[in-house]
Amino acid sequence: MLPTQSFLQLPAYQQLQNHYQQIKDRHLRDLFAENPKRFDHFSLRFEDILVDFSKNRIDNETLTLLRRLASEAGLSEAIEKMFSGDRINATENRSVLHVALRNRSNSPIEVDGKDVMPEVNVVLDKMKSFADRLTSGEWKGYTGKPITQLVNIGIGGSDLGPVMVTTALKPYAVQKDGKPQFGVHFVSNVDGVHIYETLQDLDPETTLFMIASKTFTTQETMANAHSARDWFLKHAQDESAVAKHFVAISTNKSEVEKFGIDPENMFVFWDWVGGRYSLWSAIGLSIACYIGFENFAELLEGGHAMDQHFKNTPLEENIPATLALVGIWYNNFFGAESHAILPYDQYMSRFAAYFQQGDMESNGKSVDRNGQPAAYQTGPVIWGEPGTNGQHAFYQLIHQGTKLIPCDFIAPAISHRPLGEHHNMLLSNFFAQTEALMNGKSGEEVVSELEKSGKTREEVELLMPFKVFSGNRPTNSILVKQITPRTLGSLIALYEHKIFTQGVIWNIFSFDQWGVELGKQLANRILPELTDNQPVSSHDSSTNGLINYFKELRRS
Ligand SMILES: O=P(O)(O)OC[C@H]1O[C@H](O)[C@H](O)[C@@H](O)[C@@H]1O
Repeated sequence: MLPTQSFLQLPAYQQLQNHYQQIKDRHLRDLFAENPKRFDHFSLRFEDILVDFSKNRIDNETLTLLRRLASEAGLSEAIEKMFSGDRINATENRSVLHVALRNRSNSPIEVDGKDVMPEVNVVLDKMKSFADRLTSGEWKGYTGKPITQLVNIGIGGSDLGPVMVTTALKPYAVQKDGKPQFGVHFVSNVDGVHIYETLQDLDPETTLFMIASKTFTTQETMANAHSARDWFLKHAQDESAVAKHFVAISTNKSEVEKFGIDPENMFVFWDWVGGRYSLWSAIGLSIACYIGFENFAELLEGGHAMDQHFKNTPLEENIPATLALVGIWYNNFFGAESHAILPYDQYMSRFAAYFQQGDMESNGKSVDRNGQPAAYQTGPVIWGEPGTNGQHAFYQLIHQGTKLIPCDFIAPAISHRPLGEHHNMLLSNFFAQTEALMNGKSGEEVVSELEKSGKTREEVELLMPFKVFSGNRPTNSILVKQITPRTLGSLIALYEHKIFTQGVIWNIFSFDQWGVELGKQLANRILPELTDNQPVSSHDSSTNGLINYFKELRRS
C-alpha cells in the first residue's frame, strides 16, 4: 500500500479551520437575507431529483475550500480507481465494483485483465429467467402448485437492501388478481422468533426460500436456513423436493452444495461486491421476483445514471460529492456526531435503516489507510425514521436540543397512493420542518405571540425561554417526482457515492468491516459454554456473572 496523506495535513483542512471561525456564529437567516439567490446557487438537479443544500451553514468560500479538500485528497483519482477495478479494498485485496453490476452501458470493466461484464450479464439473464418462470407459474412447488410466497433468508447486506427496496417499491409489485402476486418475507435475526413467526402463515407447498449469503457461512443465516429446511422437510418428507423450494445466492459454491442446494439453483456473485453494496447483484433476486425483472433493471438503470453523474461531473455540480463535503463540514468542523435521514414517504420507511449499515459499516473506522490512528472524526452515527412519525418522537431534540444534527429530508412530489389531502399534509410538514429548523423563532417573536394570545406579562416572561427556537439547524432537502425504480436506484447510488467520497477524504478504507469480527469470534467461543448448566469462570467477572445468572434463570 502506498503511503497516503493524512486528512489533517491537507492544506485545505487548515484553511477550512480558519474559515470555520468566521462562519460558525453566522445565522442561516442572515445568510439567506444577504443572498436572495441562495436557493439557485446552492441547489443541484439530476433528472427529476432536486437537491437543495442551501439551508446549510455554508457560503461560497466554504464550498470552494471543501472542494479543494476533495481535490487534495485525490477524489478524482480515487473515483477512477474504483470504476476501473483497482483493488481499492486493500485490506481484503479486492476490487470494489458494485458499479459494474449496474453498468447498463456494458462497457468493459476489468479485474486483473478480465472483463467482468459478461459474467454479470449471465447472472442477470439467469435472474430474469427465474423471475419469469416464477411469475408465469411455470416453476412449481413439489405438489405442482405455483409459488406464492418468497422468503429471503440473509442478514446485513444480504437482507437490508432487499427489505428496503421491496418495501419502497411495493407499488411496483407484480400483480395478480389485483394484488401483489408474491408475498415477500425476510428472516434475518438468529432469534428463533423471527423464523418461527414467519413460517406461521406459510404453506410449504407454495413457499420458496432464497438463502442469501455472500460467504454462506454466516451463523445467523445458516441457522435460519437449516430451520427452514427442517420445517419444509417435515411436511414434504422427501429430500428431492428441496430443489423446488430452495435457491441459493452466494459466492461460495462448495458451501452451497454442502447445504444440499442444487448448483443449478445457485445465483452467483463475486468477491468484488461488498455485502452492503450487493442489492444490485443476485442478492437482489427477491426484488427482481417481487417487482418483476423489468423494474429491477430500471433500478439498475437509475444506479448507473447516478454513477455516470458522479464519475463525469465536476465537483461544483456533483451531487454525491457535494453532500459528502457538506457532511464533512459538520462532522469535522462543527463537531456534529450524527446525521439523520428522514424520508417523507411511508414506502421508504427502511431507507435510514439501510444506510445505517451502508454508512456506518463503511466509514466507522479509526485507523487511516497508512495503518495509523485517525486523529479526527470519521463516519457519523446514521439514524432516522419516516416523517411525520419522527416529528412526534425525536424532532424535539433536533429543534431544541444541545446537539447539532444535520438532516436529509427526502420526499416525492407525487404519492403512489393519493388519498384526499394526505399528501399535501405530508409535504406541508416536509417544507415546514426545514424552514423551522433554519429560521427558528426568536425571543421577540415568542413574546409577541404570547402577548397576542392574552398571556399576562408574568406568564410571558416565564414561558419565553422555553418557547424560543435558536434555528440555524442545517438540512438538505431532496425532492423527487415520484419514488420509481429508477429514482430509487439513483438515490441509493447517490448515498453510496457520498459514503465513498467521505471515506476518500478521511483517508480510510470504506470497503472492509473488520469491526464486526471480534463479537462473532467471542460468540463462537461462548456458544459451547451455554450447552450445560455448569458455572463458567473463564471470562471477566461481568461476563462470567451474566452467563452464570442466565444459567441460573433458565434452570429455575
Ligand atoms: O452475506 P453474508 O456473507 O452472510 O454476510 C452478511 C453480513 O455479515 C457480515 O458480518 C458483515 O458485517 C456484513 O457486511 C454482511 O453483509
